[in-house]
Amino acid sequence: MNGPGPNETAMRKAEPRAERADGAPSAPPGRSTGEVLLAVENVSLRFGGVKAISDVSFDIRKGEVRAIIGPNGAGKTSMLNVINGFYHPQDGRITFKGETRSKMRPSVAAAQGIARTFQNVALFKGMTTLDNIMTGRALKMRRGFFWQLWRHGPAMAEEVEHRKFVEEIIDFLDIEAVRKVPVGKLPYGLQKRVELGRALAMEPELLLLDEPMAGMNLEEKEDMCRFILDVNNEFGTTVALIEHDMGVVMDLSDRVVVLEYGRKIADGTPDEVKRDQKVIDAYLGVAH
Ligand SMILES: Nc1ncnc2c1ncn2[C@@H]1O[C@H](COP(=O)(O)OP(=O)(O)OP(=O)(O)O)[C@@H](O)[C@H]1O
Repeated sequence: MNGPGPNETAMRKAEPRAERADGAPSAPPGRSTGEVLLAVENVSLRFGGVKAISDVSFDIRKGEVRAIIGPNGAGKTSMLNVINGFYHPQDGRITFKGETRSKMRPSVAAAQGIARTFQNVALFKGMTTLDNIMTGRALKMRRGFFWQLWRHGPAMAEEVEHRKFVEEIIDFLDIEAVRKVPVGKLPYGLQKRVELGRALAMEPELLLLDEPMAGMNLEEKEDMCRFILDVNNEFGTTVALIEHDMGVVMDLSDRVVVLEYGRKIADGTPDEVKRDQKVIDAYLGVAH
C-alpha cells in the first residue's frame, strides 16, 4: 500500500464529488470506468412474513462510491448482507466480476475481494489496534494458523511481511498513537477507523461500509469522509456505503440507490435523487 503520510492525509480536505470531476462531461465521476463490478438483479429476501427486499436491481461500477440510502427498515443492511453472502435471497441473483451466484458464503465473498464493516463496531475489544487489523490479513496468509503459532522460518518471514502491510494501513489511517492500545479503550470514532483498517487489510476490490459515520461527532465524520475518499481515489477501491447523513451522501457518492420498504424507489446521481419526489416523500414520511 502506498498511502500518503499521516500529516499529508490529515491536511487533505474532503471535496464534494462534483468538484473533483475531471472535466470530461461524458465520463463517470470519481475513478469509475463505467464497467460493472457487481450487479444485483431482481433480488428478493424474506424473513418469514417480512419482506426485507422486494425485486431490487441495481449495479455498482468499478471505482465508484455508491450510496444505498432509505428510511429505517428500508432493507439497506439486508442488501449489504446479500451482497457479501451473509443472507441468501429467495429470488434473484448477484453477479460479481462476471460470476453469477444466488448463494455464497461470506468467507468466499471475502476471498473474492468483498470486505465489509458493520453498523455496530465488530472488533475484538481486548486486542490491540495492530492485532485487530492483522486479523484482516488472515485470508492472505499462505501458511495456516499452526505455522503462525510456531512463529518459525517461513511463517515468521510471512508474518513480518503482513505486519509491514498492516503498519502501512495504520500510517495511512493516522492511528500510530493507538497501535498498541486495546480497541475497547478507544473512543468510538477511532474504533470505526480501526474497523475500516481491518477491512482494508483484506485488500478488497469492493468495500461495503454500513453506516461508517454513525455515532460520530462532526470532526470524526470529516476525518472518516476523507479516509473513504482517499481509499477510493488512491487505491481505486470501489465503495458501497449505507449512510443516513444526507450531507455526507451528497459529498461522497457518485451515484445513490434509494430503498423504501424493501423496494427501490430511485437511482441516480446525488442531485437527481435529492430532487426526486418519491425520495422527498419517503424522507418526509408521506403516507402511502
Ligand atoms: N434477521 C432478521 N430477521 C427478521 N427480520 C429481519 C431481519 N433482518 C432484517 N429484518 C427486517 O427486514 C426489514 C429491513 O431491515 P434492514 O435492517 O435491512 O433495514 P435498514 O434499511 O438497514 O434499516 P436501518 O436503517 O434501521 O438499519 C425490517 O423490517 C427488519 O425488521
